[in-house]
Order: sequence, then structure tokens, then C-alpha cells
Amino acid sequence: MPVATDQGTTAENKNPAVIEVRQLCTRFGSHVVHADLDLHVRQGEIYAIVGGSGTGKSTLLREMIMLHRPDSGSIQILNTDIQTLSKAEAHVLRQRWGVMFQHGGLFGTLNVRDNVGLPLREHTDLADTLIDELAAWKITLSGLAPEAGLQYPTELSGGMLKRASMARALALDPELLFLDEPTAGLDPAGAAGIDTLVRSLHELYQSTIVIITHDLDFLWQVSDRVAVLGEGKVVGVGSMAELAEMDHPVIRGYFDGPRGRAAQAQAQTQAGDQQHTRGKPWTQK
Ligand SMILES: Nc1ncnc2c1ncn2[C@@H]1O[C@H](COP(=O)(O)OP(=O)(O)OP(=O)(O)O)[C@@H](O)[C@H]1O
Repeated sequence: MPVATDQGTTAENKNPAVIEVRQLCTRFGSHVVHADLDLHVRQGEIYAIVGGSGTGKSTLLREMIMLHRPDSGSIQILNTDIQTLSKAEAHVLRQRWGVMFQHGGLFGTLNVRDNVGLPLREHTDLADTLIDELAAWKITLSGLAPEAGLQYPTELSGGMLKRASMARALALDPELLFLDEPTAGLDPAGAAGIDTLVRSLHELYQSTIVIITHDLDFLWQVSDRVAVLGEGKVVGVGSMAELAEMDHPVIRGYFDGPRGRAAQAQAQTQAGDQQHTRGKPWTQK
């Protein structure tokens, strides 16, 4: 049985780490959320973070994007220790990643085109016409019709809002993408559309993608490695097939159930006997 380490067991990706979290501790008052949490994300991988409600996934993401300071431990992103940065250095580093927030995070007073163009206005000296053209390109790339650029966030459906948020995350051609529950609240067809979008953007940009998701189909079909959070730590990490071999009670508790088995069966049906779906069914343990 593979050993559950933060480095994972998947042999294929030997790229250097672009995110290294070491001995992370986070508390809110007396409530300990992360206790010596370690995590490594390699360049170019689609790395999912899962775990039960309250296990600290969103807090971890907020810490990685410098919106929350951990109590102790270190976080290196793109070879930079984010806790020692000056304001100016942090500003430069932020240009190298894009974030898609769970609820979109778009400004309601701006239309989609201006929301998408905002990072370009903040971080570059490009002319307005060029910014509008680049925003239009990112809007199209994210699967929205060009007319959506002139709509306001309140005029968009849930799926369109996610795509607009993705377009903004892509504004600066980031090396690293953080996606917080991109399929939450979507119907199955909408969720499948976002899965396809993430996969095609990953192919196009070859970027590293860190994603918080409960979407079992995404985990089986799109992610390279999955880290399971529990007990304040990463209790297991690997491909879904590798996780299916692990006996840890938190891992089995999270995935074992009719929906987990259905997602695995569907992935196996779609992919035949490919490497990433070879794990034993959760029920066999
Ligand atoms: N600003 C805060 N102040 C106090 N407690 C907080 C704060 N932010 C998060 N917490 C607590 O930290 C814990 C982890 O929260 P977090 O939102 O990171 O969990 P999560 O794994 O993302 O949960 P979910 O899957 O439900 O979104 C929870 O118990 C939450 O109540």
C-alpha cells in the first residue's frame, strides 16, 4: 500500500515544487485549524485539495495567496518565501498567479470586460484599447460569448459567473491558478463544462492548478494528485487510484459512499484500464 506522505506517491511528475508549505499552524482563538501541515505542489500539475467541512481548505488557500497570515510555519510560492516579502515584492508576486474565488469575487459595479481588464489596469501600463482587446480574448477563452463582456455580474447565470471569474484569473497569463470550488452550485452539465474548461486551459497554458473541490468527477477525471485534509494535516496525497488503496479512516470516510463509488465507476468506464483509474473500489476494504 502506498505511504501517505505530503510528497505523494505518483511517480510521473518530477518537476520542481512551485508551492511548499511546511509545518503550517493556524489557530482562530483556541480552535486549531492546521497543526504542522505540510504540502508540496509540483510545477504543471492539477493539484486538488479536499476534506470535510471546516478542515481548513479555504483558510489554506487564503494563506497561500497572502490574504491570511498563519500562526507559524513557512509557505514558499514560486521559490519565494511569502512571509518575508515587502509590499512591493508581494505586489509583483501576485501578478504571477490568478485566483478564481468561490463566489466569483467580481465587482458588481463593473461589467465583465472591465472586471477582466482590472488586473491589467492595476499591474501594467497598457493602453485602454489593448486592455479591452486582451479582456475580450480571455472572455472568449473562458467559453463566454463576446456579448457577455458588456453584461454586469448580476445579469449572469451561475455558470457564466464562474467563467467570467476564470477569465479574470487568466488576465495576466498566470503561471499558477488557484480555483476555489469552481463547480459549486452548478448543475451537472454546468460542472462538466467547467471541468472541460480547466482541462483545456491547463493544456493551453501548461500552468500549475491548485483547486479546492468536492466534485468527485473532477477529482477522478481531471486532477493529477489529490491531498486530503483532516486532523489539521494532509492525511494522504496521491492520484485518486492511489488514495483508493489507502486505509486511512479520514480518506475512506471522505470518499467511501455511493457517490464516491459512482464517480470511480464512471471514470473507469470512460478511461478503460488507464493508469489513473486502476484503484480498487472503495467498497473492497
Ligand atoms: N476569520 C475566521 N475567524 C474565526 N474562525 C475562522 C475564520 N475563518 C475560518 N475559521 C474557522 O476555521 C475553520 C476552517 O474554515 P475553512 O473555511 O478554512 O474550512 P473549509 O475546509 O474551507 O470548510 P468548507 O468546506 O465548509 O468551506 C472553521 O472551523 C471556521 O469556522
